[in-house]
Amino acid sequence: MRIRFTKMQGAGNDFVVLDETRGPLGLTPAQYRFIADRHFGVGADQVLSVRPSPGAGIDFEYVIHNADGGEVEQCGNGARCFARFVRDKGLAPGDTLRVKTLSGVIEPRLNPDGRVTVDMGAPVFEPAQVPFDTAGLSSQADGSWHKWHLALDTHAGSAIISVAILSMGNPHAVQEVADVDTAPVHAQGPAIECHPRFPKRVNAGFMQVVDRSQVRLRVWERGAGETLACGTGACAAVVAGIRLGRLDRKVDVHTRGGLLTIEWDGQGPVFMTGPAVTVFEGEMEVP
Ligand SMILES: N[C@@H](CCC[C@H](N)C(=O)O)C(=O)O
Repeated sequence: MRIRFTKMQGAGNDFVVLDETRGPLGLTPAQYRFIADRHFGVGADQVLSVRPSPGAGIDFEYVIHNADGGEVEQCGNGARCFARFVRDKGLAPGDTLRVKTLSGVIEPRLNPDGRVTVDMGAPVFEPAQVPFDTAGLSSQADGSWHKWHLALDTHAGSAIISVAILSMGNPHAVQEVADVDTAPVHAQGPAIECHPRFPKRVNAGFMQVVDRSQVRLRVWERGAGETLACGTGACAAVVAGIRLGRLDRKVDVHTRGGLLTIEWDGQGPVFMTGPAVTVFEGEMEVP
């Protein structure tokens, strides 16, 4: 099958975007994996599909596949690229959108400076909804919240880590580290991602608090490995930092691929602002 695609990136988290507004391409998980492959395909952390409105009051449906071919609920950096894509292709008339994802409706808005702000919805803390199995697990109170103690077996040995667990539509485990440059992202990331306490696996964040309005962040993403930035990971880290009493309500998140600004008032939706850039367009043969 021959398909047209657009390559995009948001803070270095990169995407292949497919226009399926005139009909589904009907790709299989193996074909998503092929497209995302950096040697045989185009290369991407996620493949994003733009589908027509599924109902009244919704502009589009946004479907997300990780590089491993699995469909997932949410992708923050992708949401900004999605908004830029539908605007640049003339598919959307205005600057604000309502977009259906697997985990609910999000609302991206194009700003005059070219960045995109997304209302990502409210975080979810109920462990069963993350989903996260807490049976018999110990936790430690911290700020107005608590962290869970997780036992990990990694190729570098075993460890007990303390993590804040929440969902931004997709599951996140966030731990605080002294220095993201030396954090054990590749040693612990795969073990956290596939920890048996997370039946749908999890995204693993490593956050260094610089001060009350700035953090540095690396994320080992479920189904993609370490990416240069993770939008939902940035939202999850800031929400965790606010609930643990370390951060103010507006925080600059410095990732390896760029800057994301996250705002949360402590109870409502989380707002994420950052870049969304088209890199190139092309056509490829997908076996
Ligand atoms: N890069 C994304 C998150 C993509 C999905 C994630 N890997 C998952 O499996 O939940 C972002 O910017 O949020």
